[in-house]
Amino acid sequence: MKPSVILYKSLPDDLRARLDAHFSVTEIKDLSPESQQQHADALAQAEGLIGSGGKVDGELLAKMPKLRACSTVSVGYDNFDVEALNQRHVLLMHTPTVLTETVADTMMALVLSSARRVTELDAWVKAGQWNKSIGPDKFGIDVHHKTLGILGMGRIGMALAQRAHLGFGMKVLYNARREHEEAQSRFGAQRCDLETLLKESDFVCISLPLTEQTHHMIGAAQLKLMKPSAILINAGRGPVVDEEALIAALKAGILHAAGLDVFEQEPLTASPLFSLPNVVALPHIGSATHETRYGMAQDAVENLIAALDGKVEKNCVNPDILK
Ligand SMILES: NC(=O)C1=CN([C@@H]2O[C@H](COP(=O)(O)OP(=O)(O)OC[C@H]3O[C@@H](n4cnc5c(N)ncnc54)[C@H](OP(=O)(O)O)[C@@H]3O)[C@@H](O)[C@H]2O)C=CC1
Ligand SMILES: O=CC(=O)O
Repeated sequence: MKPSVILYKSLPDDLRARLDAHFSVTEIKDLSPESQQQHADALAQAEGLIGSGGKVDGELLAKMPKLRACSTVSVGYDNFDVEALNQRHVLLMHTPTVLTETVADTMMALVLSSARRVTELDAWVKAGQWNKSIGPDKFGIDVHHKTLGILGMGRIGMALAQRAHLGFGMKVLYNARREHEEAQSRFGAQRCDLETLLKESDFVCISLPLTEQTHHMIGAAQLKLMKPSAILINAGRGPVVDEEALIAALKAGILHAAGLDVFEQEPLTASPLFSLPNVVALPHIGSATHETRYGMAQDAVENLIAALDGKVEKNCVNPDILK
């Protein structure tokens, strides 16, 4: 008999067929309490869980006594209680690598659009306000040859450093828990403490995961250290930045602009950020291209098959539980 799995995200037809070939699949809308109640029997039988978004915590695990593996269609896994999974010996699989370059492209797009006021001026032109040559009040600031600071020199940080240094001739600073030799040798990236990075960067770019240590790592005190001409880019996770402090800093001119792909609350339908012209706001599209989202879904399906077949070789968050 095929193992039962719960799918809580729709998949392209060919990937769904691959999942069906290996498993008996119950597709549910999401992991909300209503869905959990409605599909209690399927949850109780499931050995695998695949999808994205929604909390996977001890409460859900208690409803899934047969669960052996979770596969998230994302690289970030802050919505999973890894400790609770470890206690139950449930594998957690994710999708690093496949999305790295696309997310770095998104971050560079945020750097360029916030520095050159692309979205603000696009709206201005489309509102029919371009009736004479523009003056300095519409000028932006240069990106090339400036200093770009990266918080989190992991896979995405490295891909951003490559674009910034080799593409735009930028000086790269970074802050991470350990030294990244390759970033230094390939992109001349200099490791520094958070304070130095904030004081010296023209662009502060966040590609950090959300953890207890990174929660509100950037608050009012850190924003004050930034140059008034500096721009903050966040494509890591919203709660890494204290959003209320960011709004206050932008309103007070403590920093020049912000480019945000992630927010403390998502989806976000109303925010003081929306009325600030110097904010570029995106709906968490870091990896959202057709090619990359397909690749992520494909990796997630293969990850679940490998995990439930006992053939895990990569993409596992908690491989130690196999020892
Ligand atoms: N906006 C979007 O759509 C997307 C957002 N993301 C976000 O980007 C994050 C990063 O992805 P990825 O680059 O693949 O992950 P990696 O694990 O490769 O990189 C994470 C980096 O963060 C650093 N880091 C972690 N904790 C700390 C800390 N307390 N202080 C300083 N540095 C720290 C790590 O440091 P060290 O090297 O020292 O270990 C590492 O360099 C994801 O976790 C996710 O939240 C990812 C994809 C899409
Ligand atoms: O935010 C997206 C991810 O893959 O993590």
